[in-house]
Amino acid sequence: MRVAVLGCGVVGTQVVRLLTTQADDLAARVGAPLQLVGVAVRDTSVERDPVVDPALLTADAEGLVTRADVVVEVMGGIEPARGLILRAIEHGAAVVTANKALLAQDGPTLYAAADAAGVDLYFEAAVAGAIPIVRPVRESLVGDRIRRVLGIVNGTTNYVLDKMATEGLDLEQAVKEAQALGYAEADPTADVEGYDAAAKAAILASLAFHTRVSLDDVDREGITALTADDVAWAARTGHVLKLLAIAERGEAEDGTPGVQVRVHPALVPASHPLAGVRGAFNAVFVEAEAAGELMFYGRGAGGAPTASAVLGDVVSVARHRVLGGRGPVESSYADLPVLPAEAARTRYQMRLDVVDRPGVLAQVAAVLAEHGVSIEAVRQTPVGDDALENALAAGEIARLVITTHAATERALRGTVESIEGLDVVRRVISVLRVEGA
Ligand SMILES: NC(=O)C1=CN([C@@H]2O[C@H](COP(=O)(O)OP(=O)(O)OC[C@H]3O[C@@H](n4cnc5c(N)ncnc54)[C@H](OP(=O)(O)O)[C@@H]3O)[C@@H](O)[C@H]2O)C=CC1
Ligand SMILES: N[C@@H](CC=O)C(=O)O
Repeated sequence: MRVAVLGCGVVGTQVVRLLTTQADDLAARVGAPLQLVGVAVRDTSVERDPVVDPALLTADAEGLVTRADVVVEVMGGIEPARGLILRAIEHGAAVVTANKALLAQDGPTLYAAADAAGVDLYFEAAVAGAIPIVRPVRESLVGDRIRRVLGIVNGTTNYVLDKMATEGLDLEQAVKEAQALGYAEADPTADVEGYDAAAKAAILASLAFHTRVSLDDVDREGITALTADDVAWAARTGHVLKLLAIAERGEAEDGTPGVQVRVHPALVPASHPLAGVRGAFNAVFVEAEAAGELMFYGRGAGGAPTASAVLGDVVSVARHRVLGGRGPVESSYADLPVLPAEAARTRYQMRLDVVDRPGVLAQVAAVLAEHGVSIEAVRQTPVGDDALENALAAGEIARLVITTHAATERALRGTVESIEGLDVVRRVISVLRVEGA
């Protein structure tokens, strides 16, 4: 069985390592030897890890994909990856890819091409690194009805938020560390602005709800607007800040069923299992009607963990070639509408400074009520350590922390706008969603 690897970076190098060092075991599991026939890179003159035989390196990826039975795409980006995958499929090769950006942008074209050619297209490594989550959603739970998928699916941002919370690092320092450890994308903006998590959310939502969800359908917010103060306040109120990806069934205003998919930072109660997901680890909760709640946890980024997921797929598709048969074919048969961001329902925590005098809280509460947002709890917090300390201490300003019951994003946005317009409100410091309570 001829295997070609496209890309020899963080992931590709580890794929080559496993193919080389585990060759005998892999042959036994597949029922045929896996022969690495080439490794495509941009620059063949760059010195590589010694595990990579220099004789296998080639800059001719187009030629390489026509000489393989299984093509592993770990180069990333949209083009030429997309063209190479389609070319490999045309030549009858099975494809394994870790490329979530491409799948979130143009997955259905690739699925359709693989289906038409009768070959496998597998992509376990595209979501949450080493964690088996694509296969469970695509195969194990396909007899059930998934209601919600919620998780931490970006290792870089989880690493960064963890370092900010526990070691007081600033965002930039923590991103540099994540890059050095091989977690970050080639352009870490994809991680910190939430594009990478949004791509993964789109893939999971498409599989879970049998509906076409692309990157543009995902309501996305990254972690760059979060401040050290937000991180510290999260801890003071018994929460941890996490970048979450959420895909769930919902309803439009007229009751039409649909799916809502979003990525944003959220406060997670410190007692919730997601709060304990540290460093570059990922965790995904799946709620299905019959199965109930399931949680998948593990290393979500890095060369070796991701290569493990890639090799799992390589063995699966290679076995199909040896024994006959094919893996699942993707279809968007349910074709549910993707609901706008405003339809999302969640709880919120709002921090604001108000003039400290009788009746102010009632005024703020009235605004929430006007917008149909119900208050779960209000706290007047102890004096903070910022520039307002004197005013707070002198009793001129009160800092309120308001937690709401679940409300729609639309209602919340309207509420915040109205609250900002009250003359007794000095400033709205932050509005954060609360999930997992
Ligand atoms: N890093 C991680 O933790 C994870 C990554 N992924 C995904 O895996 C894929 C690879 O990521 P990663 O290994 O980190 O990326 P890297 O940037 O480390 O490696 C990319 C590799 O692809 C090669 N390459 C890029 N463009 C071309 C091209 N046009 N022609 C030939 N070769 C090319 C590069 O060649 P050269 O070396 O010559 O520059 C390099 O070897 C991406 O899709 C990423 O999203 C998925 C899960 C986790
Ligand atoms: N950059 C990604 C890598 C894995 O998908 C991450 O940080 O999770």
